[in-house]
Amino acid sequence: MSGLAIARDVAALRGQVAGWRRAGETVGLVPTMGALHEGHLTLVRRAKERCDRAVATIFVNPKQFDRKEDLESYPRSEAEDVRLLESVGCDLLFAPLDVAVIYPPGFVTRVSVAGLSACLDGLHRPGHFDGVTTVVSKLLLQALPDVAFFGEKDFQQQTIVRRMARDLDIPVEIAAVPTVREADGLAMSSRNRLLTPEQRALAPLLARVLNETAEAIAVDPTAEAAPFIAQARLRLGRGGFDKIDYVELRAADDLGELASLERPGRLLAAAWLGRTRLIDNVAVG
Ligand SMILES: Nc1ncnc2c1ncn2[C@@H]1O[C@H](COP(=O)(O)OP(=O)(O)OP(=O)(O)O)[C@@H](O)[C@H]1O
Ligand SMILES: CC(C)(CO)[C@@H](O)C(=O)[O-]
Ligand code: BAL
Repeated sequence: MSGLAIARDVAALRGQVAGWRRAGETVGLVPTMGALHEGHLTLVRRAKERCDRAVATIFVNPKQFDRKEDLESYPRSEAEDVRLLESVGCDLLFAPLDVAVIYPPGFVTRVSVAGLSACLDGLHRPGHFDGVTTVVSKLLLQALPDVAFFGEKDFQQQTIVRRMARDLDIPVEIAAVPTVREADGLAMSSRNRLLTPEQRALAPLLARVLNETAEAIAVDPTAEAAPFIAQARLRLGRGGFDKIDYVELRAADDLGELASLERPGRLLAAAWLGRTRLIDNVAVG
């Protein structure tokens, strides 16, 4: 028998989580946009390890899509998602059936984290992170879990969400989970299923180039990184990537933030195979 309950509105989500917390149980939240894979399931498993209850959310958030085509082609597979969540012991799924559950008529508020949202992915997907922080602040306040889990595959996202929770005094710990990869190194992502077989065969080059570039930079952290990055862009282009949005080295300071270019920490990239945009990042040093 399945232990997975499904909440379709905010009152049902709040009621269930508040009941658990009143009974002294801790709650972990895993926000997603569905089309679940092993990366998401790892987040749910972490939530179950750290907390008494795991709650997943599935909401394809229109506010974070800068391109209509990307929103329309975003994979959706709720029945299969429910089966996968049951298989890892998730306790509750919050999956609104209508966008108006999250954004009722008249909704005008925007949550925006300055600076961090304007670089890297934010530069190439205008408004994207404002959409993410607006919906994540709502989800955190709706569920009020003890811990919320985010994947390092979206490194900039988890950094921004942590800053937001801190700045707004949202009493939720933001936990990062390392990137889960396919056997050939490709970071798992819902968008991978949009790749043609030819593109799928090329895709692992992104992780390979990032890893090799990070190793080369780490050999001498005082050396100029620009030539290594130029070489990485060249390899991706020659390897079949159609467009490279960025390959950038950023510092990961002790807050895990993308603070400056001065100190190596994280190498991040976004590149296109046809109409599909892939992102990835690796630690340096
Ligand atoms: N390979 C992965 N390893 C660890 N966490 C992941 C991985 N893929 C996604 N996540 C995390 O799962 C959560 C939900 O992500 P999301 O639903 O956007 O899936 P996704 O696979 O990142 O899809 P896409 O990038 O195509 O939108 C985010 O916190 C994200 O960082
Ligand atoms: C955190 C999130 C669920 C907000 O819509 C989304 O950006 C995602 O899936 O990474
Ligand atoms: N995984 C981050 C959500 C997005 O690409 O819109």
